Amino acid sequence: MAIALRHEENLSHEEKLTVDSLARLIRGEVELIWHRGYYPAVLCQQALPRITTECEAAGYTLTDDFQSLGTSLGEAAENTTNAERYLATAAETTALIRQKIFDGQLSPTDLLRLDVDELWPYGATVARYRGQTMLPGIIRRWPGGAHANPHIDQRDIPLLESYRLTRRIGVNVYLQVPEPGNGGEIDFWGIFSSEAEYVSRKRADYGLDRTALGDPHFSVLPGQGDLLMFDAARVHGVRRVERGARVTAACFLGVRGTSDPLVLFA
Ligand SMILES: O=C(O)CCC(=O)C(=O)O
Ligand SMILES: [Fe+2]
Repeated sequence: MAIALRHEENLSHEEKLTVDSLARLIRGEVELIWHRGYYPAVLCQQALPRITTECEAAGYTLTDDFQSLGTSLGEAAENTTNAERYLATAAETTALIRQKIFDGQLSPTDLLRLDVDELWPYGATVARYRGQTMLPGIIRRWPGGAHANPHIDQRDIPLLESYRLTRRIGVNVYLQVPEPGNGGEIDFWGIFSSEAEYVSRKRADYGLDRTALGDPHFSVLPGQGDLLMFDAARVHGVRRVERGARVTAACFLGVRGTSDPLVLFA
């Protein structure tokens, strides 16, 4: 069955992460922040071989569609075993990313966390669940042939319940992207105003059927080092990588009230 979501011709976007653009994204006044060259290309290049090695060794259980370094909150939301693994492995994933992958250089999600803590008037901190630190950042890799189904990232899940989030902002820093014309774009469709309706449309594995959504409303092929931030209630998916590979460092910003600290998690 076709899924009708309100179609906007162009998503409004800001080109730099600043006090103002962050506040506008948080308030829902702008759709995207697309900040080119946020993370230095030379640091992306240094990390890539180590990411490939670690991703090939890691087991990701939610899907074979792409690889992931660390158990994500999306995976944790599937069942209680995953949720326990998520909390139990967060610290070791962070140490792996910080020490082994970025080798003492500031990782993209650590840099982002410092920036948003300083830019948002009420600060930003890693999310906690019953006193346990959640994962502040994750690395994902799409080898040739990989994609991600269109989906939203839900706020209404047990691990986030105590925060009563009003918005969940997706954050990605692109460490590697395919050459133009070889896929790997992030495609956007409309916003789901009800998570319950989204859940009723979900596939058995994860996300939605691309064919039920029709053509994307908007699509972005980021460059190496680019930062992209968007409301994760907007349906988004990764177009199949035809050639080359795609690597991201990702996290989310959880928004509560307009004068509360942000929480970060992945
Ligand atoms: O890798 C991307 O471009 C988007 C990944 C994603 O689904 C997200 O950040 O929520
Ligand atoms: Fe997502």
